[in-house]
Amino acid sequence: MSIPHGIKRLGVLGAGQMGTGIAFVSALHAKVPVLLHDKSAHQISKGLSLIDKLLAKDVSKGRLQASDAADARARIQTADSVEAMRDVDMVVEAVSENLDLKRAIFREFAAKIRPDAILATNTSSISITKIAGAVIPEGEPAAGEVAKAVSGRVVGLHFFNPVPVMWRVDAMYEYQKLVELISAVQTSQDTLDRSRAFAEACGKEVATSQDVPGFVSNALLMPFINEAIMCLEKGVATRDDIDKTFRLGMAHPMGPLQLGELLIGLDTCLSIQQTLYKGTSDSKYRPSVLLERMVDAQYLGKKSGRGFYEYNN
Ligand SMILES: NC(=O)c1ccc[n+]([C@@H]2O[C@H](COP(=O)([O-])OP(=O)(O)OC[C@H]3O[C@@H](n4cnc5c(N)ncnc54)[C@H](O)[C@@H]3O)[C@@H](O)[C@H]2O)c1
Repeated sequence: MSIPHGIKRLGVLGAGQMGTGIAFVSALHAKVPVLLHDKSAHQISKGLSLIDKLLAKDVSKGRLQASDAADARARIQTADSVEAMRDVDMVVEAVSENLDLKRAIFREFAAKIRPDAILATNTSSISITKIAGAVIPEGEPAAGEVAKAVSGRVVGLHFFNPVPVMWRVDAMYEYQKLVELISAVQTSQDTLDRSRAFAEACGKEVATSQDVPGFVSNALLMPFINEAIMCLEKGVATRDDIDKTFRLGMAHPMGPLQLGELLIGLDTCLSIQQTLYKGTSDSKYRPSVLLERMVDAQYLGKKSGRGFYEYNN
């Protein structure tokens, strides 16, 4: 049985695809006031206008009362620094998929956010244990009480994109309703129980994974997308035929190339694949050269307007 999450205020760091979605479901479904921070003012205004659009669409389709939409929107405020989020009960980090960046951010969280707050990361592949190790103050023994208290608050709470959508296509297929819950070696049971309860309050279902590179979801998915890009690179099949094969032959709602660039972003795909490769030292995970070149060119997919496909809007 889940315990109450006890989150009265939430901080979200990163207003990209994921952070915006997490702020949305937290304010709308969990009814929790949210402080959203990003280093880029442009990303914040893009995120807020997406939230406005999604709420207006739900109201126009009759899925949401206008007053509930207005209440949810009023719960989302912006913060101009991590410092401004110091009183939250939980913070969810959703910045770019980079270990050094995440470790630096978690050190800042541990120093600036109230000492009983849960420190969650939305990472797709990076070790939660490595991130938790970063919050231990210098000179403190890792097995000591101070280290145990602070690193016990770190957890992996992996939402899926697009977070606001809870599609039910038919009785068999239910998409995007998942949150993957990952425990670091150091995570406390209380942090895990409250994080699970919070994800459920956001309208999600929880699956747990061990802290392995990519967790269950991306240890399986990302090699598949990477292999699809290798097939394209080698000329085994065209872009359209690769995607068509999985849509029409394997009952996938979209092909692997579409999935990688429409819902994830090729930069994130590359970072995850690199984490699998480095984390296992297994050559079967080497990233496709074409994937690297697409990221070099900043052809990241929908979020940058071009990937293997073009996006006019
Ligand atoms: N895209 C997906 O399908 C998906 C799914 C699950 C998890 N994730 C994970 O979520 C995280 C974010 O992914 P995304 O797709 O939202 O990326 P994104 O590129 O859309 O957004 C990242 C945001 O982080 C901000 N940022 C970077 N450094 C920052 C800093 N120091 N302080 C404040 N803001 C900073 C950027 O300005 C940007 O707005 C990554 O760890 C990713 O692996 C992504």
